[in-house]
Amino acid sequence: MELTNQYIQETATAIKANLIQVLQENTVLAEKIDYSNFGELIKNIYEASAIFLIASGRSGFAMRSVTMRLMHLGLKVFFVGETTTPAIKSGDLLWAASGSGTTGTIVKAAEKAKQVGARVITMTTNASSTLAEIADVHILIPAAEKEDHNEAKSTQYAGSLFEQSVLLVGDAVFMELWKLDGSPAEELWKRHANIE
Ligand SMILES: O=P(O)(O)OC[C@H]1O[C@](O)(CO)[C@@H](O)[C@@H]1O
Repeated sequence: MELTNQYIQETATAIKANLIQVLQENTVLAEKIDYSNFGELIKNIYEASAIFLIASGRSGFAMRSVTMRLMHLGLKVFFVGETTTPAIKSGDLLWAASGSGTTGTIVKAAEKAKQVGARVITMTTNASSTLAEIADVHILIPAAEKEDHNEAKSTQYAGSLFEQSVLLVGDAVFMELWKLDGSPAEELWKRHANIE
């Protein structure tokens, strides 16, 4: 496709419209999420000896961001797959996100966590997926799964809406945990990496 001067001039409007579409899809999704199990998520985070987060691909980038925020709160937290992440054990929590709920590494991680007696909380788009069924607690995020091309759910490519929601839900959970913690932002910031 040739990029005409007219197209270049109209691009700003098009990108703005796309961004508004992305934000609207997230607003619609926010009304549809099953919030009933968030109390359990907070309780399990509070009670866990250590918290392990896992997700793959773009969902993984979002979960890494959530891991950082839990670190800012002073929690003992690890992202699964980093070379320094230790063994999960009884009394720990695995918090897993997978749009499809079938990604092999995440299902295996959840099985391992259950096997050692850790708690498992999952976020998926499908309550009957393998991952949702392994979970002690499942949070349904009814976004489009990456191979679901139903435009009524999302006009964005693949699992983008789910991947965005992982970050947004994670930030919403962090805000609640921070409120409970009560420390000022300056205190949390002292924990932020001073070599980066
Ligand atoms: O969220 P799922 O279904 O576990 O998929 C994991 C990831 O796989 C990808 O399709 C490719 O990395 C990402 O878009 C997605 O976040």
